[in-house]
Amino acid sequence: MALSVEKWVGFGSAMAGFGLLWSRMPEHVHEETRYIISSLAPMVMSYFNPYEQITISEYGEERFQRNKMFDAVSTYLTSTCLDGARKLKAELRHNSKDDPLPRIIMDEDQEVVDNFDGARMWWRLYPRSAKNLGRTVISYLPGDVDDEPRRYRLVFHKRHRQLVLDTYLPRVVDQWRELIAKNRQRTLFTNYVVDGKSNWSSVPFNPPAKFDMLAMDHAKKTEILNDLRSFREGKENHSKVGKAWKRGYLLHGPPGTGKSTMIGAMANFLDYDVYDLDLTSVKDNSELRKLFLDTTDKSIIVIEDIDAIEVELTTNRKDKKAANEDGNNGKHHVVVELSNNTEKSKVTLSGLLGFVDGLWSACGSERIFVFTTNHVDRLDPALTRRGRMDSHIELSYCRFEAFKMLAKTYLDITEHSQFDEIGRLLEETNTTPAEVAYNLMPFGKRDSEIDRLLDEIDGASADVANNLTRVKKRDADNCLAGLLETLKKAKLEYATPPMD
Ligand SMILES: Nc1ncnc2c1ncn2[C@@H]1O[C@H](COP(=O)(O)OP(=O)(O)OP(=O)(O)O)[C@@H](O)[C@H]1O
Repeated sequence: MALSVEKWVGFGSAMAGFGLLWSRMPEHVHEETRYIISSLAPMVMSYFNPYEQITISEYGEERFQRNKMFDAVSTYLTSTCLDGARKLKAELRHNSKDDPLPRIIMDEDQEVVDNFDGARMWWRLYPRSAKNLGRTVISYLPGDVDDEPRRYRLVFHKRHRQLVLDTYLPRVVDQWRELIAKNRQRTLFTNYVVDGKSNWSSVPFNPPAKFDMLAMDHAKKTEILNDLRSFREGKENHSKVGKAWKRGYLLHGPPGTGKSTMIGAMANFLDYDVYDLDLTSVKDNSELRKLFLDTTDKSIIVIEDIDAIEVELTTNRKDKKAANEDGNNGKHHVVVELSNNTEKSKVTLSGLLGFVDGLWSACGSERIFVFTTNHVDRLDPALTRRGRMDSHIELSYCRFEAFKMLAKTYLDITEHSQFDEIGRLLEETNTTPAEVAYNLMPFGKRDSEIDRLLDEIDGASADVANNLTRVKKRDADNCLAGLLETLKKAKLEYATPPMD
């Protein structure tokens, strides 16, 4: 008797359903009879059915964490078995400029066959079960079956069981790893709310910032780079001392001193993805947990302007007493007001800290947490204490050394007759690197003129090269003259006492 895979799966389900019905027989049927019949059905089914199956769900049993095996299978099937598929889906990636071809993937309810080492593997992608369809669903799984996530089902002959477990599935994972290493595109994730639930959305991320462009104290920069390098290579050191492989940085300093730029430089240096977490869109601690668990390894999780989030410390100074009375032992709770102000979120500071250095921080590895603030003094000490944030990095106003770095980056010069005066004024005013950089920015006219000259220079005429030097010098003179004006104005404002 030769039955197709689908028929066997159908037969199996029928037998299992039969077993379930028997197991739900009324009380008056003899207990022993019910037990025998309900346990017999699966045995009969497995005796006759030569096929076995493995289900790979998009989320783990607890629905907390994305199942990476699901991603591995998606990638593997897309790269290996699409030829036999009739229902496909096309997606154009966000970075379609770099990758102009649509990505073709398998559609839901499509079956494909993979031949591996003489064994046939049947794969099918089942859609997420729709909610509230008004139908009765009988399931052997605990939990809300209406909410069953998407899943792949692999069916194979039972004589290939060892091949599937020992060789085939590991190969699916290896191939997935190779492909993501090859096509790696750094990604920036941000959280958003749909139907009241938070999710991550992503865009390709190619921050232009590099550490050598960052205008800041040289020794401090070297220290940060060494710190990041030893973190990246520190897997064994962390496990030796029983520490989760993660690190927390607090970047603080006035607006425009390069905090966001530094995050971009960190992502470039480490080749990590960035998760930009907007706490005001997170409903409560359990949503925060889901978002954290959906982040991948080798990533930087950023909470920007943590002081500016509308937080209300329910156990701040005045409420601490009340909290102690209700048995909280003074634990801090940050309550984040949602933007519509009608609903109070229950994201607590202790919930947040649980991911930074509590139990949950051990889930996943190679993660960096970065908090940024313009007002370090306003932060709750629970957040800033040493050990919690491994490193506090202050980004500050632009002084002469930082200015020279910016002049090199923007104007390609290392000296100029105006440097001394600019240096003096920078010491006397609090000018941000952002303001200095703005004054050194090339303008459209200058760009096109230099581009034209650069094109012509291929002809290697000495005149063109001289012209290029002349135009660059003229632009440097103009930019530095503009910067001097700005600094002189700033000095006047700085020196003028505020009016009563
Ligand atoms: N230290 C720096 N080195 C080089 N460029 C800088 C530096 N600081 C600022 N800039 C320039 O200024 C722009 C704005 O800086 P950035 O957004 O990084 O500042 P920030 O400290 O994050 O500001 P905010 O607190 O307002 O978010 C950057 O795009 C960059 O061009």
